[in-house]
Amino acid sequence: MTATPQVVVHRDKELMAQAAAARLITKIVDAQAARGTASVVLTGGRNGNGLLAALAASPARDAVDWGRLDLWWGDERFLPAGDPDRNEVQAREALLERVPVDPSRVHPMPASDGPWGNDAEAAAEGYAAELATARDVLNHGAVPRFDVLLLGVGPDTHVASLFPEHPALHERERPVVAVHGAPKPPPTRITLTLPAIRTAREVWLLAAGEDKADAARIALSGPGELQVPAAGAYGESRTLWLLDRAAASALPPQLYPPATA
Ligand SMILES: O=C1O[C@H](COP(=O)(O)O)[C@@H](O)[C@H](O)[C@H]1O
Repeated sequence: MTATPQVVVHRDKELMAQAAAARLITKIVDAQAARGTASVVLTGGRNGNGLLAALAASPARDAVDWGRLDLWWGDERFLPAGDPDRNEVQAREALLERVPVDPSRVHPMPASDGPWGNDAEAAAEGYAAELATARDVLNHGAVPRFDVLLLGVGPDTHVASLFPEHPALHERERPVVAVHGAPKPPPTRITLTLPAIRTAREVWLLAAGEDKADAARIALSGPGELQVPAAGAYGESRTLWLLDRAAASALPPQLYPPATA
């Protein structure tokens, strides 16, 4: 496991989204070549959706075997099915309606009018059970072996629906929990926990814009994960911060690599 992040800075958020999409295509193609399938965890938010839209617009998207890709979500806003604020709905609009994914391999988190009704705890348990059906038996894991887990970083350093000082950050056993009283609407959410996130081979954190500059600086300065959730998000073999110049503008020089564009 590595907590040492790599930082890549792109000129602006559009180029960041395109470069991240190209990187993700390569990663999926490589995983499918090596293991037959690939497993990716999607994020909501502006940067996550920007990446998916860039992927949809890329001619290289046809290099992916969309029928051999498992898609999961890192968090969801606990709202009725079809609500435009659901991360799932936004991901479908940005990408999933435009590529031939296998619907049985697309695993959205439950909606508040789904099989568990408005009970977010039961919905979180239901999603954990769904993850368990595809779990990594060899590693005795509770979740599948994710190739890439995407996370948008909020201005307050939240990732997925793990907000600073919230009880979900104390979870050490369950891979999925309900969140109540989130400071960003809607207040009720479902999220993967940090231990589940950290089982991914690679974790990619996305941040663009000046309003993310302090979050990136603080998260990369080695703080505690209870105060700064993004600092606790890292992958088994790689942790990658993908930034635009505005989001990287407050980083100390030793963390700011030469611009890649
Ligand atoms: O509400 C959420 O916000 C974060 C970050 O969103 P952004 O628009 O500031 O990039 C996102 O990663 C998360 O999935 C989502 O539920």
